[in-house]
Amino acid sequence: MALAIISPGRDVRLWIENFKELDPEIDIQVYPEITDPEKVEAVALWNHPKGMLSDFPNLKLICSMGAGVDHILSDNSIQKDIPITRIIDDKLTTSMTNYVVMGVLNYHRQINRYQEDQKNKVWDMSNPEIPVTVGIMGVGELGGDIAEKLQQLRFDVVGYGNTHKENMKYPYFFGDEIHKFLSKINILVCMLPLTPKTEGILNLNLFRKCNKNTYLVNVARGKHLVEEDLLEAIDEGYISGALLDVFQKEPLPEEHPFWNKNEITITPHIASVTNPKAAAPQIIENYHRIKKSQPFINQINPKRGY
Ligand SMILES: NC(=O)c1ccc[n+]([C@@H]2O[C@H](COP(=O)([O-])OP(=O)(O)OC[C@H]3O[C@@H](n4cnc5c(N)ncnc54)[C@H](O)[C@@H]3O)[C@@H](O)[C@H]2O)c1
Ligand SMILES: O=C(O)[C@H](O)COP(=O)(O)O
Repeated sequence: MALAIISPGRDVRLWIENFKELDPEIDIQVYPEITDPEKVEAVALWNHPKGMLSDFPNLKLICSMGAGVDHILSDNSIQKDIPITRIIDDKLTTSMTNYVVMGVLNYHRQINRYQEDQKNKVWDMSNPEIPVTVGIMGVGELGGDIAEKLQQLRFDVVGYGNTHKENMKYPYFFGDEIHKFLSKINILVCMLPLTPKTEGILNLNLFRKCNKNTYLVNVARGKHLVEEDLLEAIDEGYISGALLDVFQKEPLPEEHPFWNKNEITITPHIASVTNPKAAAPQIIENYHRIKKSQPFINQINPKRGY
């Protein structure tokens, strides 16, 4: 029995170290040096080469090394009955919440304006705060925590999801109520999983339903955003600017218009990077559950796509 790590281009030494600390006997095989594919019963994946899982005839478990599973489900060759798990972890959640809170505070307290003023030695005390109501699309593990922490900071929060939810601590809309949701907010945070239903959801049609000057924070996936539509929505005044951590193509190509757009702030997919020490125990626990035939933790529903 072996666990294969397939995460091309990333340094996986910390993952190996933590897996071995938790299970000193474990047989770990690391792509591309996988010597015994028939021994592999579980794989830990981050952006694996599509189609390669058919190399493992005894595969029983697929583990995402991050929160998202879109990188796995987009591989049409995977066997539909093999369980897929993902990472749910406090460190990942806190890191994401801190990033979004930073984006909201920077916008609310206009840090860009004061940086510009400082360059020009301008002392302007007028209108020091932009009033904000933050709308969060996708109030799951990450979006739910962002909402809670923003409320603790006394921000008004509105949630949007795809199912009815009871006892929400903030106004919540779902499904075709998107128009109502957008009408209440002036910061839009996308925290959705990437699925066939959410791909391209941040498009001109949606932006034109927003209040004028809505600020966008996209920390979910690049494919949620139709990038040319964002530029158009900024020109039309529906979107005042954006904080973007994820892009259609990563790394963002040098010639991309976002780099030189003053209204857009770019970070290189670092909003919340999985911490191997924090995430390894749940992968090892699931690996051991194969032998014990126990239900896996943090298993996703491939039909839903998250
Ligand atoms: N930028 C980063 O560094 C980074 C880090 C971690 C996660 N992510 C992204 O964040 C995503 C969300 O993570 P999570 O752990 O909160 O996921 P989650 O599954 O816990 O929550 C997703 C929420 O979105 C809702 N949802 C799904 N489809 C919807 C739809 N069509 N319309 C409205 N709501 C819908 C679900 O009901 C759920 O509440 C991940 O899938 C990943 O893509 C990005
Ligand atoms: O870099 C990572 O590990 C990821 O960004 C973490 O979460 P994700 O898998 O959902 O993006």
